[in-house]
Amino acid sequence: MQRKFDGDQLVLASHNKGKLREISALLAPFGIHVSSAAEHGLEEPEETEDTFAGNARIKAHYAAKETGLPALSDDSGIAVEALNGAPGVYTADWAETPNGRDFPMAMEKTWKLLEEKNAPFPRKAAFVCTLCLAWPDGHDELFEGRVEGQVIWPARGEHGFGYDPMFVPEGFDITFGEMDQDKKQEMSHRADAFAKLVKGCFE
Ligand SMILES: O=P(O)(O)OP(=O)(O)OP(=O)(O)OC[C@H]1O[C@@H](n2cnc3c(O)ncnc32)[C@H](O)[C@@H]1O
Ligand SMILES: [Mg+2]
Repeated sequence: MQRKFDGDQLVLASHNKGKLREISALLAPFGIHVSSAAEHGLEEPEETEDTFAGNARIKAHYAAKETGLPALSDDSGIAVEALNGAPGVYTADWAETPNGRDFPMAMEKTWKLLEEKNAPFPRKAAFVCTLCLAWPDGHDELFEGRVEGQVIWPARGEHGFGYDPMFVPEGFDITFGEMDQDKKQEMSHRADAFAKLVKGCFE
């Protein structure tokens, strides 16, 4: 059977350096020439949907249409159980300030809300990721990944990006910010979604 992805070029439809690093490493074994949205001079489309899949679609289809190449996007975030899944699709928005994104501030805000609610411990959370592979002809494939864990405070660790320093995956006592990044790549929400993408499109 012919595999669904039969090209040799892919645009990564993301402007997030942490994601670009992780997804490029995951793609490395497949011998695909990878370029980024920034290299193509693409703008960041507005993420107007209220689901990960909806926003992943917006980003991938925009990049595929603009470049004429298949494009892979990632829409992700952290869902905290006691906050009814917030910040969820609004994970990046919670970090927005007039001077750019401030993740220490966003993590502290998340923790303060849990304190105000007197939420029980462990304060369960999951990182979730939807990958969208879209082609210039307008068709696409979606893959969802997830990793369960809890949020902790104070945040710990200098590795990774975003909310990594406050997330402890299930079965561990260190945060994604403290974890060796090869280890995060084995077990993250992004790695989980990517494994499904490989099965669905690269095999
Ligand atoms: O939309 P693009 O350009 O891809 O980049 P973005 O940073 O805006 O990405 P999202 O809109 O998907 O928002 C995802 C948010 O969730 C956070 N996030 C996602 N995956 C993460 C991970 O593996 N570790 C830490 N934080 C993560 C990330 O920091 C963002 O604030
Ligand atoms: Mg975004």
